Amino acid sequence: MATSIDVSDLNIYYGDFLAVEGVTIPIAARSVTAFIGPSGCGKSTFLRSLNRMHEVVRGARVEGKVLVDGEDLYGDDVDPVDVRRMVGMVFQRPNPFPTMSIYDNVLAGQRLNSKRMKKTDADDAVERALRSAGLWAEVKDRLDRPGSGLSGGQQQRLCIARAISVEPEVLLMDEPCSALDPISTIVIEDLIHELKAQYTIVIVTHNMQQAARVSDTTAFFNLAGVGMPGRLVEHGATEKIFSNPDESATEAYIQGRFG
Ligand SMILES: Nc1ncnc2c1ncn2[C@@H]1O[C@H](COP(=O)(O)OP(=O)(O)OP(=O)(O)O)[C@@H](O)[C@H]1O
Repeated sequence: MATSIDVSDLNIYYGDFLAVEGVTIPIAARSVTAFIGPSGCGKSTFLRSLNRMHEVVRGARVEGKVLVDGEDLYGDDVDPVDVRRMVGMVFQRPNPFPTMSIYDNVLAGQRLNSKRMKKTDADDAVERALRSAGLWAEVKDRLDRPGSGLSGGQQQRLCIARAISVEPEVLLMDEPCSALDPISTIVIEDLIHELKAQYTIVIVTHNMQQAARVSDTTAFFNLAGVGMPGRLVEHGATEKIFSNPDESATEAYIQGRFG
């Protein structure tokens, strides 16, 4: 099933501090949406609110709605653990469990969800996730070796395999290539392109070329001033945002005039 996200009037607070204000945005199923904008404008905070990950910060809260296929992620009876299974996340620095084997890393999410599996099912799940993450051929002969023995780019693909092994519907990626070399970056970008056939993907990136290369839709966030909350300035088809944005601030940012 294709999963779309509808955010309306979202405010995100850290304690009393309003970090992100009034975001309304639809995120289309099976597409890649890029969040761009200067440092501190709330891209990561907003991304994390899409799977309630920001709640790990004490005092963090939201007002407004995040509907995933029509269901409010912040509804009273919604368990954040279920949300994070459905909406997976990949972080800036590859973070496989270092002493855990490649095999066990892929299954870590399933085990957290306390899902018991037969060995053959587990083997299949590991192979499927590693194939989807474009890593199978490189690691199939060393599945019992620690995840930390892989290159940075391979570790990031291992983290993608771990995220997709629980069969989420949405994948959030917070600057997934910023710690990688250019070749590994291209590999991950190609992978994002393939994964969007199956997943709804949202990526935060500081790299304008990357946003232009990988995304269908781009959302530009900005701060009205120091100490002010971040806001969504505009969003639309990536081609339009990069060639003919409606707002002058978007154009100035894309042309590298600030941020
Ligand atoms: N854990 C936190 N506690 C309090 N304030 C926070 C926390 N994390 C972020 N903030 C604040 O929220 C605002 C938005 O930060 P956020 O990291 O989401 O921005 P960003 O656009 O992702 O920045 P960058 O591009 O530098 O990663 C900033 O003012 C930041 O200082």
